[in-house]
Amino acid sequence: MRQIQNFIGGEFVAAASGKRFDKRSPLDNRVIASIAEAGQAEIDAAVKAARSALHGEWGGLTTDQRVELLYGVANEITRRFEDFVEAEMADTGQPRHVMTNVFIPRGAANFKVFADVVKNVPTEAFQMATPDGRGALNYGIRVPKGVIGVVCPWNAPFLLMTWKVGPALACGNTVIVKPSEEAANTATLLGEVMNAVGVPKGVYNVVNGFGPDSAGEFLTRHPGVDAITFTGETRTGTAIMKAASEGMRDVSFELGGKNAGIVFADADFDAAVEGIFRSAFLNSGQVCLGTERVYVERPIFERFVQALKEKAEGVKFGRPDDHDADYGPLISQEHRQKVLSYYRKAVEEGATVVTGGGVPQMPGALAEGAWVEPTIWTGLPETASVVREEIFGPCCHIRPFDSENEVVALANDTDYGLSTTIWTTNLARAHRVAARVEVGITWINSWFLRDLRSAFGGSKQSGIGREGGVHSLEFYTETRNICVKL
Ligand SMILES: NC(=O)c1ccc[n+]([C@@H]2O[C@H](COP(=O)([O-])OP(=O)(O)OC[C@H]3O[C@@H](n4cnc5c(N)ncnc54)[C@H](O)[C@@H]3O)[C@@H](O)[C@H]2O)c1
Ligand SMILES: O=C/C=C/C=C(\O)C(=O)O
Repeated sequence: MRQIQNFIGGEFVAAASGKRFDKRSPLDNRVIASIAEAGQAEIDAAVKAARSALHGEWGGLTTDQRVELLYGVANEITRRFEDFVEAEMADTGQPRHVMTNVFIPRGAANFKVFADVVKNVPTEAFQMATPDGRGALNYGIRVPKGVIGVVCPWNAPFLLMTWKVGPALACGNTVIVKPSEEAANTATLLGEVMNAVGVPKGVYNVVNGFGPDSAGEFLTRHPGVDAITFTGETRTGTAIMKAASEGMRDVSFELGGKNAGIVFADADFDAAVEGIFRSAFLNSGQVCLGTERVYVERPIFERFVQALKEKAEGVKFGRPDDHDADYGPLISQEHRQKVLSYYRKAVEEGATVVTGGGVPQMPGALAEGAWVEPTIWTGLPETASVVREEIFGPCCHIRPFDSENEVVALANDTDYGLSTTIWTTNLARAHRVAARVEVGITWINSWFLRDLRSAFGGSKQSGIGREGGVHSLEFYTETRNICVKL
């Protein structure tokens, strides 16, 4: 069984308290790792190591030297690609192709894109007139914000953690990462990579544990943490924002969603079915950008529901390495209970269950895993729980619409505002509708295509701030203005 430690000041360490907790496999609920639970003492040590690195070798590096190290990290991740794939599959139970094609390649990319940004982004300068006619020059310099607390979720652990660590380090900060209690593997591996590449000790730290009254809360409440970046549920964001307010720390939040998929009758039908299928069921529906509400223009509604049903019923459940498996379990028994509670609630509220709604029969030890069927509902009002609340599982509700204005109103009728996917061959209408849907990111005739230079983040209850390309600089640096009298 894997023993996972904390990573502080370049060393793998247990918790002074001796506390540890188990990680169970999503596939069969077996205990697969024992993880050291960081306490206040470990958080204090991590903050001390991170602060020391800021004022030590790391803080003295030039941008070019930092960039070179980050490219080294990206190259070492690529060299150890299989190790990261295996580690993430162990934590999540997701098929190998999801890891190799979607999630793990983003690890190296998330370091490279921000190394390039900080190497090339200019800062501002203004020439101003003065009464004596000699003028003055104002110029800005960017400085790192300091020690950044990074709190991560379990659904795309490595992608989402490096999406924060990449820009944080590129901007000269140091980080203390608190991975999800369900997915500590790849954050630990990254510690090995940091040491192998020669990133100074204390730049990258990992403290494992839970949220309330554990490492997550100790980290976000620590006065030595200068800013907090978090990805997770909206209600957790509320708790972290309260913690951050003590000491007035800045926050960057990527939160929950209840995303709409919109399919017009003139869409490329097969492409729309494939796109909505991927957006609803990839990673067993555990993708924040995924679709849980589908709106289909009435002329193709019945045909679309039938086509999506057939694809959902065609998935092959299995272990990550089963060659014909393309579909994994949910992350844990606890999360499975949450998703199954919504499956029950949908029926109680009068849904038509087009397909799924239960638990697949799995052979042998897999019968103990966190498996649920991909599920499609129709016939519910917009007030139904499964239409309003984030489920974060392989399920979606489909309803017909009759006009552009109606579907825009339906898509916007939610407290969330993360993403939307729109399918139509009328591109004037696509751009018109995309501009009206109140979300941070909209895909047209596509889904989950990511240009890492673009602004990424949620509106309303889906987040605070934007990350990606130069947008990340606003959170991970502070700009100082210097005025020179000429
Ligand atoms: N917007 C995005 O880009 C994005 C991306 C991925 C996931 N998500 C969201 O994340 C959620 C699923 O992930 P999850 O279940 O791990 O989320 P979660 O909020 O339950 O946990 C996320 C992290 O926060 C920690 N945590 C929990 N309570 C805390 C507290 N009081 N103080 C400090 N830390 C605390 C957890 O230990 C974990 O590491 C979904 O809502 C999904 O929509 C959003
Ligand atoms: O489950 C959510 C996935 C989020 C993806 C990103 O944050 C990204 O692509 O940068």
